[in-house]
Amino acid sequence: MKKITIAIDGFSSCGKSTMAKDLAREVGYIYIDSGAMYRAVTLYSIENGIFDGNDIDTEKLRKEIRNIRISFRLNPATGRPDTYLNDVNVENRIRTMEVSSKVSPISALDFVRTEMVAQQQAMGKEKGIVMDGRDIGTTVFPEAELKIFVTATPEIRAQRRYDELKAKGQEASFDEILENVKQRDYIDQHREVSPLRKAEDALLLDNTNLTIEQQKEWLFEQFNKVSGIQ
Ligand SMILES: Nc1ncnc2c1ncn2[C@@H]1O[C@H](COP(=O)(O)OP(=O)(O)OP(=O)(O)O)[C@@H](O)[C@H]1O
Ligand SMILES: Nc1ccn([C@@H]2O[C@H](COP(=O)(O)O)[C@@H](O)[C@H]2O)c(=O)n1
Repeated sequence: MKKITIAIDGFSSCGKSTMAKDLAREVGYIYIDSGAMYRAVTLYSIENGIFDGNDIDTEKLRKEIRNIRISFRLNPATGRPDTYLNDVNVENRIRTMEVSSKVSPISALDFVRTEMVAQQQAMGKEKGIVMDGRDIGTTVFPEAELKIFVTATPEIRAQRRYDELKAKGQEASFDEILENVKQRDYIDQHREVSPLRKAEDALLLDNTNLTIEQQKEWLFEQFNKVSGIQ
């Protein structure tokens, strides 16, 4: 069967990567978490004195962006890809609240997006890829055969993230997570370059009242419909 490109976009913490990873694994496609790439650039900016939370040294970041190499390597223990920044595994460090609270201003910079989009398009040039993010169906792969836009209420998304952090034994505040989710959604939707929005030809999935299993089943149905006619 001919391989296709699958774009899964939507709001923060709504389950995009959970769905995307499951589908990619079962159909033997590459999975790319594009948010991890923006998180890695943010971590680099924090650790290299480019972003202190208030001001971004855009000139320094502009000079260094071409030297920020992001890659993914399968972690045999989890069966999932880990994120590498200049060959160092940063998977855990990019998931902290510090990075979550600083990532949206970094990802709003036009030259950061130009570089990330170029890297993402190179990763998907052979098709057979599931990529999740905010602008995959609108900017990265506007020709994707299957586009999904996922949403859920901010409260349920914050609750899911809170439960996840608690299960990992990490300190978490529901209110802080809810605030972060809302703030990121706002910045992501209102930035000038590639704002978060549903592509006209994307299918809308509100998973507020769906279980992980139910949303997985729904996504598989959509995949089977589209890949069957390619
Ligand atoms: N339908 C669901 N019901 C309950 N929990 C869910 C559901 N879908 C995903 N989750 C859980 O919600 C949390 C967030 O999911 P996930 O990381 O897939 O979201 P995301 O949209 O990729 O987030 P981000 O925007 O931060 O990358 C995870 O703990 C995941 O297991
Ligand atoms: N295609 C994308 C993906 C992500 N972003 C920005 O990165 C942040 C973190 O993404 P997560 O998927 O890990 O939540 C997100 O809030 C966006 O600011 C993006 O701009 N484009």
